[in-house]
Amino acid sequence: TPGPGGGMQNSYDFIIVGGGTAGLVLANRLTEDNHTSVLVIEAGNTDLGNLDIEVPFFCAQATPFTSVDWNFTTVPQTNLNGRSLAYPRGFVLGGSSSVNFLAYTRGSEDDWDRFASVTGDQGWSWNQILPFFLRSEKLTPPADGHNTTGEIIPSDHGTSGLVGDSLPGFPTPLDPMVLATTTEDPEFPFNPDVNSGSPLGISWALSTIAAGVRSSSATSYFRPFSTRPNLDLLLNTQVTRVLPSNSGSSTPQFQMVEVAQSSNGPRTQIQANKEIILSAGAVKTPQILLLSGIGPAETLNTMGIPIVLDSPSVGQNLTDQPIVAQSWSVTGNDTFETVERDPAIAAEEFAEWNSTRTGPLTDTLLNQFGWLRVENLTSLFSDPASGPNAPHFELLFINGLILTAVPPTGNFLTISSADVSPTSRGTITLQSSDPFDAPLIDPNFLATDVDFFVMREAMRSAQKFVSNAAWSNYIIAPSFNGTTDDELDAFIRENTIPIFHPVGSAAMSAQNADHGVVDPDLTLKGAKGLRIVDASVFPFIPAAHPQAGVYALAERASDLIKAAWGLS
Ligand SMILES: Cc1cc2nc3c(=O)[nH]c(=O)nc-3n(C[C@H](O)[C@H](O)[C@H](O)COP(=O)(O)OP(=O)(O)OC[C@H]3O[C@@H](n4cnc5c(N)ncnc54)[C@H](O)[C@@H]3O)c2cc1C
Repeated sequence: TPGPGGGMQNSYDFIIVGGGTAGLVLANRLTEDNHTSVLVIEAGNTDLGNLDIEVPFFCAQATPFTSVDWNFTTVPQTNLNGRSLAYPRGFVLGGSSSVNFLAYTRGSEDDWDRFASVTGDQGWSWNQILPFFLRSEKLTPPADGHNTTGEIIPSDHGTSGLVGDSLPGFPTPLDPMVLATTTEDPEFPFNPDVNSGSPLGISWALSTIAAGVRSSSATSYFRPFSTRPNLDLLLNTQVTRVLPSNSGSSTPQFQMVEVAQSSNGPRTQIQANKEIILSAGAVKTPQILLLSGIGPAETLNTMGIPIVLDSPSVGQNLTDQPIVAQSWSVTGNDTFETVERDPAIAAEEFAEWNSTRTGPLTDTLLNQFGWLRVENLTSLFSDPASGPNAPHFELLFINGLILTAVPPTGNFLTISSADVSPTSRGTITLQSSDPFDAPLIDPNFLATDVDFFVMREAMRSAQKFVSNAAWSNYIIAPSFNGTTDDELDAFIRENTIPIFHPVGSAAMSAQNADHGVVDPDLTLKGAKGLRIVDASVFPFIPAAHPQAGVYALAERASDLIKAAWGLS
């Protein structure tokens, strides 16, 4: 689908591989300079006309195993009873921002200051990245227009950026109980805004929703600007590898991308006159690098892929957050189950969303969450978090059962517990040299004692949360009542799943570091002409849901690229 500028060109100034979260930020910013031509190549189809993408409450239906999912699964997880887990990634314009659960969190100032210290680039520090968060964000009123005083600190937010976000736009019965707990129990203090750089505490959840509809990189950064004559988009097309123009040279200069639409289909090459930018995400970016001969020599040799650049860190350092849900039966009947059992109520809710963009479907699955530290952890382990202002775990308060079949009777509360500063590291490797085969994805969850310790304590924290007086008339019984280490460990091994936040598989490091894939300016180490801009470059996982950080990363990257090429 070439833009109005005419047919596809044979060459562009910049070729962006992946029209996802980061890719479409770059597409927008680089084409602000009308002398610069950009091609975005996206493997998936358009995001238009898909209600599971548009309607915030339907987010859990968009994936896994749908037409807008890459439909990956992990390798069997050694520490989770050998289970293989669904590992959704957006296969659609907007990438994972089109299919994620919409939570907007920036992480702790300590996360970003750690990025700065490990890369030696103060540009990644909290103080210097904050303007990029603000530049990408447009804080909007919630769908019901309620007064949000006390639920957020508006001055901590951007109001003239592109990605819309808002506080919940429909109340749930949990709201007063969650808030009452913050006044009853000092372990769970209220935090007026988790996006201030200091996320610890319980707070209202901000989501990438504007006027009751999902705001993604496709709806915000791309669609309103898609008629720019210097921006072309190629959908339903995969980049199979990138190629240097000077093969055999010790410093490869990448200039060509090879594309195809099927494993046996014809290969076509398109030239980038200035840069190729990989924005294919933390799973596919390392796969493309490996297929291009950029990676650990040993892996490439095994696969029979000629080595273009020996880069041992490619596909290493994969980091994701494990999450486990506990549920309780409750006295109230205003929970997800009631709607799921009654198609008439579901139809009414949809009609309301469809006509006025109001009602329960304008929200995601949670109105509040908590970001907490395990008090005695540092007496037993060195701190896995980035600093004292960063959480070890997250609690998510959900008004019903999720990701599980609804039983015929009963109403439920779910509290999910996630280890948000994990120390386990996994890998992305190849299972074959066919770009249309999935890579081997091994998040290697819960491979360290401290990660198990945090998960156990995070489950205990959820149990403690609902033991407060605020819940005494609401909770009937827990679905799981284990409390000992052994009982909790068994439950964790059997029930933990990914939160779908992979990062780090093509990490940035300091300019002269002996590890890492890209320099702090996101250019590929040891090469020319190739930059990586997506979640794979984060050296550590922010103790957060990462999309806000990916938007900020891509905003800063666009400034770095514009400066490098003198663009306006
Ligand atoms: C189910 C789910 C729920 C999540 N919930 C949240 C949440 O609530 N809050 C939050 O902050 N984060 C959440 N995340 C994570 C967040 O969405 C991602 O971290 C972020 O969007 C990643 O951005 P990215 O640019 O790195 O990759 P992506 O947005 O995934 O973009 C990569 C793009 O590249 C394309 N691509 C890949 N390979 C090729 C190829 N070879 N050729 C052409 N195109 C290619 C893909 O199709 C995709 O469009 C969730 C993710 C998922 C999957």
